Amino acid sequence: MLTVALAGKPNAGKSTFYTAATMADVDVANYPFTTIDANRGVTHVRTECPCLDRDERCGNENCRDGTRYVPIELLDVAGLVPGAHEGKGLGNQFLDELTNADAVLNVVDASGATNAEGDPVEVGSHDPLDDVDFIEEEMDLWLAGIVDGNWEGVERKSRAPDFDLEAALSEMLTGFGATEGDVAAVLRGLEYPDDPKAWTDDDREALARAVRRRTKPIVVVANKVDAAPAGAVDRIREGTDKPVIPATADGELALRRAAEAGVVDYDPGDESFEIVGDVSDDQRAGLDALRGSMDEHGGTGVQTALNAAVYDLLDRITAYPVQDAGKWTDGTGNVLPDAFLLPAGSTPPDLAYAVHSDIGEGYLHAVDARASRRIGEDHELTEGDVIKIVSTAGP
Ligand SMILES: Nc1nc2c(ncn2[C@@H]2O[C@H](COP(=O)(O)OP(=O)(O)OP(=O)(O)O)[C@@H](O)[C@H]2O)c(=O)[nH]1
Repeated sequence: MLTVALAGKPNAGKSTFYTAATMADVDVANYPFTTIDANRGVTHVRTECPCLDRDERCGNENCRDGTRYVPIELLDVAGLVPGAHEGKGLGNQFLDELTNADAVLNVVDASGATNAEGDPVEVGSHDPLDDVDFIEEEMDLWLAGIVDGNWEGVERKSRAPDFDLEAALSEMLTGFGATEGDVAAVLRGLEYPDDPKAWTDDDREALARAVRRRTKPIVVVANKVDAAPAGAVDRIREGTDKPVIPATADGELALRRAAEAGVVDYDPGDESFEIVGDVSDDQRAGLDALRGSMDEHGGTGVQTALNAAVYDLLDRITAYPVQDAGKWTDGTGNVLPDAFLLPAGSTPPDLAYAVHSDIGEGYLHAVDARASRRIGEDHELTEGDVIKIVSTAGP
């Protein structure tokens, strides 16, 4: 499963975001909710379910009236402070948790009401742009430390006659989520000596920064937008080249709780909500204020941030394997039972391997269920494709 990690300084709102995003919505997620451990849970990206193109909605537990929620893993990394890569505030330990992340949501306090250590200060007195930069810097220097620590091993390998720098670096960085392709692409963009012994600290740092940028892309979540001074989000956008998503994690949590209690009609990622139950005057005032913020920013931003990480930064598409190309079902009649988030450009054999390595190895051909026609193994899948895979290993 894809893993997205929440990182940020203390008090930025990571735990609130995490709690909201991993909350099992009774309406949407009527299935066993998996908490992997205290800070690792399941959340979803939101997309259109292919069943919208059929007469009836599919009724899948992850489909809400044609809105499909596709599971991903969410990791809540405890607050990082400047100097974390040197171990400040247990930072090394926390940074190590990012090893498995495919993308990072850098949660910043857009209201500027907490300083670099996360202590409360007057609203607007801390520049959120500092927080955007420091998380990236800590991640880069953390990886640089790992590269430094492993360099002797690379030097040792370089004595072998068949030494291959690209292969040695790929081996070192594979645990960090870098493929050989990533390492090759990064090396193409760098200037460096052929002999690892001639590499300087700067060479290693440049490698670490480039690998980090490629393998842990960052979305900036401008949180607490409900309490932020006017123009705060624009200022953050002007100061960074990363996508910036205005958000109110608090607001999302309130809405999910209210939806669970049956007092509002809200699905994660909706741009607004409706009050459908009894609420006190105080609650109504709070919800009205939240509605104002959502109207301004197109929702609470929690779902938008998750979707931005997966569909924009990681460039994924959703593909739906089925066994019956006519009914779009699996062997037991479930309609559109599974959804896979594949890299854009994936082909039917890639989907087969994602389903199971045996299915991939026994791949024979595929059928585009929507068009009812066979597709070649080089055919590029697109968002929402429903595909029947025929495999010697298949049922
Ligand atoms: N106004 C406002 N406050 C928020 C929002 N999200 C979180 N907060 C508040 O910010 C404070 C810190 O939130 P947490 O979620 O505990 O922050 P954290 O980043 O997990 O902090 P650490 O666990 O210390 O790393 C809490 O009082 C939250 O209620 C928001 O969208 N708007």
